[in-house]
Amino acid sequence: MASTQGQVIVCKAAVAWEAKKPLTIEDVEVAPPQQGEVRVKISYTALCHTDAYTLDGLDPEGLFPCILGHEAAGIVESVGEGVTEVQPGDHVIPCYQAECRECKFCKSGKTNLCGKVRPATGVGVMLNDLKSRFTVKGQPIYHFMGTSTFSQFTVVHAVSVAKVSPEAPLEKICLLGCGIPTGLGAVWNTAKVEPNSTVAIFGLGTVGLAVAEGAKAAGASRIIGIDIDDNKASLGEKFGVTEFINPKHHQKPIQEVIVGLTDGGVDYSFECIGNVDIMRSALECCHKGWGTSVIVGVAAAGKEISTRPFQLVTGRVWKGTAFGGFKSRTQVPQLVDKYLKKEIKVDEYITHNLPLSEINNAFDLMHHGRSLRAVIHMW
Ligand SMILES: NC(=O)C1=CN([C@@H]2O[C@H](COP(=O)(O)OP(=O)(O)OC[C@H]3O[C@@H](n4cnc5c(N)ncnc54)[C@H](OP(=O)(O)O)[C@@H]3O)[C@@H](O)[C@H]2O)C=CC1
Ligand SMILES: N[C@@H](CCC(=O)N[C@@H](CSC=O)C(=O)NCC(=O)O)C(=O)O
Ligand SMILES: [Zn+2]
Ligand SMILES: [Zn+2]
Repeated sequence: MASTQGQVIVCKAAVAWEAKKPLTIEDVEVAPPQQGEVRVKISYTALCHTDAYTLDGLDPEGLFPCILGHEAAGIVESVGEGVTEVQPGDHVIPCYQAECRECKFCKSGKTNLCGKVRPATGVGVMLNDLKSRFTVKGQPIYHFMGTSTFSQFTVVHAVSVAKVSPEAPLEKICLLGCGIPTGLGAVWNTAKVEPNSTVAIFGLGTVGLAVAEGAKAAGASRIIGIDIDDNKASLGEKFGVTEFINPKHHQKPIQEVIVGLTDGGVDYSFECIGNVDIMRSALECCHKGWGTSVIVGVAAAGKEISTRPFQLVTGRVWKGTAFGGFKSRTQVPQLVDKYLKKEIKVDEYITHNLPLSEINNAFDLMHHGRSLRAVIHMW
């Protein structure tokens, strides 16, 4: 096939022109990668709740028109000047959480957050010239989360791309771009759940189920899943949930129910919904003296959390996690290898496979609670 290196590529992408409106499939011009950038042919992308949250106009950083998508896998088409980390033909997973290994954050040893490209990705552009690489009929279209994987080709920063084993099926490992690592890492890296701990998980979507999987692997003795959909009871069991509670079937606040069932509260809780009232419940269902609650869900613009400070004075700990605390470029390839060795689930989270032309149906499935992950086949 003729090389496209250095040329503008015209391809199909799902464009979000404005909040709360369906995406439309457009012919998008994708400029060549500049210094420190990589152009990736996206093979498969999944939808994460965060894409829906931004499309619904709930993200304070949301900019329109944009190309959403951040949970994907593909193959490097070309690289810009100075890029040595990857080369054309490499199999990669774009990583919305970068890892430059040079900035204050990367060198701190205390966080997986990276400061290198975040100021640019937060405003929908590339760091090199603070411009977008996408246009539709000459009109610039914003990037999203530094990934924009709802396009057949995308341009990402080299620090935001993980090279992975070519043995791994791209249509499965696209899920390792966000939801599964977030849940596993929330348990293993952020909370550091110990064997025999008790765990409560609020929201049994992909992220919550991955928390259950991680908690089971960590040796938790009780894993309580809480969801408003009774169908999540049997589904949760497959991922490690040992007890299921539907708050709709209880009169008392859910934290009181959990405290009553666990001799004073759980050792660890995880909020995997993005609802600030549930974040409070998740904190308050933790055991006095040591219980730790991890906020995973992303709350809408303007929302704030609250509790009585006494909850913290008496030893409960409130934390949050981004991408499960995983260092993306270093650890995503390790997660892919774990999948290949059957040490973590991935296939089990895929409930739907759809062509790009049906991407709006994938959003509908998510909104109606009928899917875990829908994988979009880009070609
Ligand atoms: N911090 C991070 O790095 C990341 C955060 N996220 C965030 O994590 C959250 C979960 O993502 P994802 O798993 O993709 O989302 P899903 O929508 O698949 O899962 C959320 C689950 O919570 C359930 N739910 C909704 N309201 C309640 C409630 N009041 N009580 C109990 N359960 C409830 C939903 O049920 P139903 O479907 O019936 O509504 C659904 O099963 C989102 O906020 C997402 O933005 C995602 C990835 C990374
Ligand atoms: N843009 C929002 C916050 C969105 C957010 O919290 N994103 C998560 C990842 S969600 C993935 O599906 C995250 O890791 N944030 C850290 C980051 O550096 O973006 C807002 O402004 O509130
Ligand atoms: Zn996500
Ligand atoms: Zn960095």
